Amino acid sequence: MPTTYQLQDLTVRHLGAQSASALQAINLTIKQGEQLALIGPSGAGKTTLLATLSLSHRPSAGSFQAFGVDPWALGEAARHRLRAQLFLAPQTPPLPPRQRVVTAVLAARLPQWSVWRALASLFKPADPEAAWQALSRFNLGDKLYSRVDRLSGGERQRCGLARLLLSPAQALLVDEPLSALDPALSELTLTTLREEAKARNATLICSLHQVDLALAHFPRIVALRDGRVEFDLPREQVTPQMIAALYQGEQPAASKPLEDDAMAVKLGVGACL
Ligand SMILES: Nc1ncnc2c1ncn2[C@@H]1O[C@H](COP(=O)(O)OP(=O)(O)OP(=O)(O)O)[C@@H](O)[C@H]1O
Repeated sequence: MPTTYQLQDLTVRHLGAQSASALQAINLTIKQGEQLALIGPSGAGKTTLLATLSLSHRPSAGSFQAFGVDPWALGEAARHRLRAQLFLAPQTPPLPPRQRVVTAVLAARLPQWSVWRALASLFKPADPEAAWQALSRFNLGDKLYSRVDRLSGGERQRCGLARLLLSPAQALLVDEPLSALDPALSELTLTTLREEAKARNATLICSLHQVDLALAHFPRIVALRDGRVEFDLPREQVTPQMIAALYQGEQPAASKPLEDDAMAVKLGVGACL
């Protein structure tokens, strides 16, 4: 199976950051078609890792390959072409406020279109049926012609994910897609993302704060803490103790550490850590 990402001793610093590196000595090999969840407490480095994988951040040290090449050794034009293979869905999608949903979703196809087709689509959407189908998979088909700035937070999030469905990317990078969604929509969203990745044999990497959903949906769990990989395991090998240690010190002061049984129940019934 070809490799989508190969990271060796990867270190990433944010420009101007006073504190330690956001990611330190990360080693990861991710094969094409793999589906994995990134978990870890706030500030662990999940967003930084996804941004690095989408070529938005340049690593400070270590080795980084995407689809078998070092993107940062390529020229600007070649790196731009490589970016078309990657799609990062940020937690808050940057959608132009006055745009219609249909136009915002179809923008995912811009890299494939000529300048003239792209301009024409601003005035008359080129393929509204495709946009509607993508939105419908996230229960949002009725918002096709709504203005983006009239959407709720959760609707905006799903609009950003509908964009992902229309992009031709082979690596789908999704940052906390459930932060504004209710439990039923969270299930639908993860199921849709996984089905889409499977159908096109794309690699799916999704950061999640909902540990129970991460374990229920993803076969591989990569846990980050303080910018380092705490563990990288098949979900069957992730224990309640590992989860408790990962989030130790992150829970409200009043809550006591969970006993094993209580943690197992908590993970089983769908609560969030
Ligand atoms: N633009 C930035 N400039 C400087 N430091 C940053 C920047 N963005 C993030 N950081 C720092 O990098 C570290 C990792 O942040 P990151 O956003 O990747 O964590 P995260 O795991 O995604 O957190 P969360 O779950 O809260 O979204 C944190 O210490 C954070 O303060």
